[in-house]
Amino acid sequence: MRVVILPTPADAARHVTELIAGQLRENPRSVLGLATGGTMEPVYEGLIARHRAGLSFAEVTIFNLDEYVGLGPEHPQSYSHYMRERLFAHVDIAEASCFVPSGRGVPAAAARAYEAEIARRGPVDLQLLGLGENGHIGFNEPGSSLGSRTREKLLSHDTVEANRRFFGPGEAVPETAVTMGIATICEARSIVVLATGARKASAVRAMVEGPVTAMCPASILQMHPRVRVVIDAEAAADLALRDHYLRAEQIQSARDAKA
Ligand SMILES: N[C@@H]1[C@@H](O)[C@H](O)[C@@H](COP(=O)(O)O)O[C@@H]1O
Repeated sequence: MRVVILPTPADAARHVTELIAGQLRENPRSVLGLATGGTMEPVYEGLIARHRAGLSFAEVTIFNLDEYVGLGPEHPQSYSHYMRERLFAHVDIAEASCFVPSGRGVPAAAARAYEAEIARRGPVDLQLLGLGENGHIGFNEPGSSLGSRTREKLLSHDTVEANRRFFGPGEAVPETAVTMGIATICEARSIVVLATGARKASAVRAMVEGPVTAMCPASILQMHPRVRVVIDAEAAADLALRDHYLRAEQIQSARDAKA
């Protein structure tokens, strides 16, 4: 794992934007895996700005991690809607190359279809991940099988409660989601995790330095050969080896600059 600690959330988001832009410059036909959540919003703003400056998405394929069961793409809280509003509608990507699991219909069928689509067009070159406060990736909540494929998952009580504020009074909050599985995610050639703010500090520590355990699904990333964890100072606060990562990064970025 390469752990990159930057001063502010804006610095961390900019770093991730650059990594994605670099991936697209290197291979304009890249397959990207993308994520939702508040943490990702500045990344997508950055990518739109890069697009306006000439970065093309015309040949890119995108697979998103997850979708709430029961919400169609027109629902303002669906992840399909999120991606359209925050990225797809603002860049030159072909609609037929943007994949988000379907929240409509039979979840098991949606999950199977999604796995088949990834198998057909993948593997994912660069997978972007956020981190849940409980260590989830996608909607693989604690207790998820580390060998799981795309499937319907029950959201944890805390996740459902945290989401309630986004829904109208009396409106049902989704209790399940179709999410890429942990094994599916780990088939990406490279993975970038972005986590910022003090709320994420303990999940960051469990992901980077804790045991590999289903209690912190993100900890499986310790087994992947190409993972970069990009965090701000607050999210890094609980790391035991924080100073070591800072030193390693200084050396590595000096080497990168020379290369
Ligand atoms: N399914 C998504 C995750 O993919 C995301 O990482 C997480 C963190 O969201 P935020 O960035 O808003 O903290 O939110 C949801 O649970």
